[in-house]
Amino acid sequence: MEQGASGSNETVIDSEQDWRDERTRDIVDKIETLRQSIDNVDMAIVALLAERFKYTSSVGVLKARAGFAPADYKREEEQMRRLRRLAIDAGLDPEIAEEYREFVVTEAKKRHKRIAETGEDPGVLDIFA
Ligand SMILES: C=C(O[C@@H]1C=C(C(=O)O)C=C[C@H]1O)C(=O)O
Repeated sequence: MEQGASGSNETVIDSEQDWRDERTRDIVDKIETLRQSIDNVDMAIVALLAERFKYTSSVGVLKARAGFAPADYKREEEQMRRLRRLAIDAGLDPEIAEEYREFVVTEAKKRHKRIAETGEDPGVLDIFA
């Protein structure tokens, strides 16, 4: 964990506190504005993840119907190359895009397996099951 200037591992920053000087208060205000943007981005990401898992679950239902295996490594390879390129173009570390891809694809395949075993679409509310 990062160490703050005071040597502590954590600084809780909220508006309740009485920040000691004007410069610190100004910094805290800026952090709070940035945190609102971070919260907005998180909200969009969660909505988009829910949408992605709906699509992958639908693929899982169709794969189960056709007797196809959960994984398609050729598709995964293409996605990896595409996402790394998109990340670079967007100024994002491609390793982050790769970790994201690994996480969602692994979860999607777990759902495909469950759909094939139980014959049920687990739905988006079941992502962590
Ligand atoms: C959703 C699919 O199944 C799996 C999950 C993938 C994904 O989450 O994007 C991609 C490839 C497959 O390993 C698919 O084949 O399209």
